[in-house]
Amino acid sequence: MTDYLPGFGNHVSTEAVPGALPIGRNSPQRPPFGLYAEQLSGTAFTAPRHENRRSWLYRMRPSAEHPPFRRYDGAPRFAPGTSAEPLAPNRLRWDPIAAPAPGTDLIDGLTTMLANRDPASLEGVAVHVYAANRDMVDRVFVDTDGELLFVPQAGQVELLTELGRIVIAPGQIALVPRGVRFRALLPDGEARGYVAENHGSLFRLPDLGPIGANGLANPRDFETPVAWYEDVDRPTVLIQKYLGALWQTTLDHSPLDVVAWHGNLAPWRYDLARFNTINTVSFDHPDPSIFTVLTSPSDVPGRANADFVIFPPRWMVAEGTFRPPWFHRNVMSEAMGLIHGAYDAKAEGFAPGGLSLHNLMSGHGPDVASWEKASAAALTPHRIEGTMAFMVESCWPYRLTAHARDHAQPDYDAVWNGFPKAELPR
Ligand SMILES: O=C(O)Cc1cc(O)ccc1O
Ligand SMILES: [Fe+2]
Repeated sequence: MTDYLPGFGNHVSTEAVPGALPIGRNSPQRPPFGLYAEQLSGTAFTAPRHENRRSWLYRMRPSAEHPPFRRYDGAPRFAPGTSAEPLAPNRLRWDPIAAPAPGTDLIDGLTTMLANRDPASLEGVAVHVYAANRDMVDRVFVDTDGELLFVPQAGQVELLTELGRIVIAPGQIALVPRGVRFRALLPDGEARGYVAENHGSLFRLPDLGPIGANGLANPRDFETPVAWYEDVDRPTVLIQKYLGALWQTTLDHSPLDVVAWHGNLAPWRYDLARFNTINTVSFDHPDPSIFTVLTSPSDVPGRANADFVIFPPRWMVAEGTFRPPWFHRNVMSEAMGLIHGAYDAKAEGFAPGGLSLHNLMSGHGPDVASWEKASAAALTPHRIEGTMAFMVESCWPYRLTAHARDHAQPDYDAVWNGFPKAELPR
């Protein structure tokens, strides 16, 4: 059983052992039970109060106590860096990755597909996919390059984190903040999905503007786990992603030993079915920003370092309108995944677990089959059912890893072949 506290970015106080959480100060001379107080900062100390995120952890041993790190050479397709070759301005799409070898845990089962910026610049986002079939046992992972947004596509994932336990199934998402250590269990024996790794400013809920005080992802639907710890004195391998490379060290204990914590930097989960989808009730197809679940702003107002956007089940009622996504060229770069069902702009070839990339200014939109169908459709109210696609849209053009470069579908461009030419009056 796991317990959760509702709300996004709330100041939480939680203890797994009564009396473990100091009252009235963060760093008492001697914390209860000989616990060690540690501050985990997600923003600069001096960030404005409304953006400031940090938590105080009360743990059985200080994180500072660890042997030196050396390179980790497992996870062959995780964080290999992107190809230095010039990137052709092609639209790209990928099928789901192949089944993992037996004994592959979630970390070794990660394949980095797309990334932009250098994590050391504290900007950009990477898109990974995973396919795994083994629990992490005596192995713990920490990403110091960014927060991790998990988007399961098949199979549940249980994240045992320093700040509590989270279980997610396809249709739910979870976030693990930068620097929070965790191990992943696979309650169904195997799992597949996506991970967006955000190197930039922390994901937050978007401003709602004229929508008002409610709508889209509502804060109370985010769930933060209560404190939980494991008291394990066995060698535990700690794998760390740091400045784009993987490192490892071996501790003589599990670092998931935080008995109590308080603060507003914490993991959470969210059920995408709770998303309050807003769209036109008159005409035209609104920009997909109307579907933003989370945004990581860049330094330029309105231009996201990364937006996490979903395409959920919804009613389509627009009158006199071509209802699917329009043809467009975008200064933002669009990476898309599919959790289940079919996406309304692509008749075939975009499979659940697959990925597509429509980078900076590349012309895209409905494929010929989707365009033909939607151009002829009766415009009665129609419900798009049984589907959940998502987009990680970034102002920084994505670059490909060697794996992504070598495994793209061979002829994606052909989905836009054969549009009839417009006939002008003579
Ligand atoms: O390209 C895509 O499929 C994503 C997308 C969806 C939409 O409804 C409008 C614009 C857009 O980029
Ligand atoms: Fe698009």
